Amino acid sequence: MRVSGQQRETEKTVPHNVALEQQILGAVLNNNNLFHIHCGPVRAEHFYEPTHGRIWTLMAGRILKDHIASPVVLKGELENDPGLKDLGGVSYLARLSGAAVASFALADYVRELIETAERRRLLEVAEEIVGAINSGGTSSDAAAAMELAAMSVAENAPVARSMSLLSAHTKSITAINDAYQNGAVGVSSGLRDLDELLLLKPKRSTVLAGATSMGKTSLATWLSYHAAKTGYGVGFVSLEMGEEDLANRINSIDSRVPYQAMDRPLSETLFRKVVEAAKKQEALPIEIMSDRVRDIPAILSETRRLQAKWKPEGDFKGLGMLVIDYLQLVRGRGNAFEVLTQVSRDTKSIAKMLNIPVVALAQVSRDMSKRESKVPHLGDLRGSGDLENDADNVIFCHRPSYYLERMEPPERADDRADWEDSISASKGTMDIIVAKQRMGPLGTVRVGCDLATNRFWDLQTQTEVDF
Ligand SMILES: Nc1ncnc2c1ncn2[C@@H]1O[C@H](COP(=O)(O)OP(=O)(O)OP(=O)(O)O)[C@@H](O)[C@H]1O
Repeated sequence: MRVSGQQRETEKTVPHNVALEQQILGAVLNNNNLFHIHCGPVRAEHFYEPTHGRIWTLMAGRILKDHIASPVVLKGELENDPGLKDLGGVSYLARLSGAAVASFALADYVRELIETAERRRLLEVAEEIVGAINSGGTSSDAAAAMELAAMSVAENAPVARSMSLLSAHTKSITAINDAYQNGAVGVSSGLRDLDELLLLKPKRSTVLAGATSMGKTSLATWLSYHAAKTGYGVGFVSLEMGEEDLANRINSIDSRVPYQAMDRPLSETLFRKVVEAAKKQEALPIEIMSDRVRDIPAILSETRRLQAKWKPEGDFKGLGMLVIDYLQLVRGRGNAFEVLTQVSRDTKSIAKMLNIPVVALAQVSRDMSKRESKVPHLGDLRGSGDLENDADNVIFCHRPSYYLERMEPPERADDRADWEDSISASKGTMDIIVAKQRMGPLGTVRVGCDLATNRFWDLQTQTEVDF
């Protein structure tokens, strides 16, 4: 294969080590146990050669399911891989096996693989920043991009960063003492049962997921409103709706005028209610980020600006939450999967850097609507980057009544009566399913809701929060 001068130049400057990749792949192909012992932090994107990344994904997938991953087994699955054909076809797998590094050296090789990949990524970010600056990007967005890259390099560093047990205890006791002095540390949802299960805590990222029309934006609007009412500033990245639409949604919580009605001419009485609610909400500390804030560096720099602007004072606690509606609409580089992978990691970094909870909305796959049980679970996030792994918490919104109302009414009278009972029992309710919580229990809480006005309440007491 002929390589152009320019290509050779690029190959020289981009950090990579194909031979090292071959040796790692070969070692694991020969002894799958080495995967568990030394390769925990390795991901497909750490490989420079894309075919190596695909081989790794396939191998890791099989080993994690306790299946064998040998050249013979992988042969069938990779037969038609065009990249492998360029490398010489399936016999390349046997060559990898022959190139295996000795097992005692594998840990060092893995460290070098990740280090090289991180250097490559930093270089890409740096090039992007130069490009963005040259095409008129703001200096604060560029600085935010550099900061994010630096943070994620530190986090992914293959060298273990350790802390003595004494320091860890000191940190933890300070946090427990803070919670004792100032009440539970975290933003309340205003829903007692949900608060008992999960509080939105600083440094934690929460993915709020659900199928379309389940009420994700409604719940996020309610959480933002409640946080603002209880003394926290909220940054809201609204990538799906314009500022006015989101303002209408927030307005309807107080005015009780359905936000969808605000698109049409209102009666004088309703108009008055909307104006009164707008006045009442004038001082609510919620900032809706403009539609120029579409990528992670811009989100970080804008959120930083809010944190600097909102100084805690008296009952006001400063910036208390960032909401991103929704993750799949955040821009980034690469294909949709790569963008989401990076965005979910960066979302977690923002929560840690700014010491705030981040609530990020996410759509779950459409395939879910085809299966019989519509109750969402973590598996529904697969294929959405690494959302399931990166997020500290995953919450699903689910409304059984939505599906019951849309199904064919049963023919038998008994079944029909049961169906009608189920609809009336679940009407006006939402199940909030805590499917992952890094530091707490899992469970489902059923709450009352009026999606037309974005209001939520505890079903036990049937009372709405009174501010
Ligand atoms: N006036 C109303 N009466 C009844 N239901 C309403 C009313 N207004 C909105 N809804 C319902 O609220 C749901 C939409 O809520 P929301 O936009 O929060 O959902 P979502 O999960 O964010 O959806 P998407 O993924 O499509 O953005 C829809 O099912 C809609 O039918």
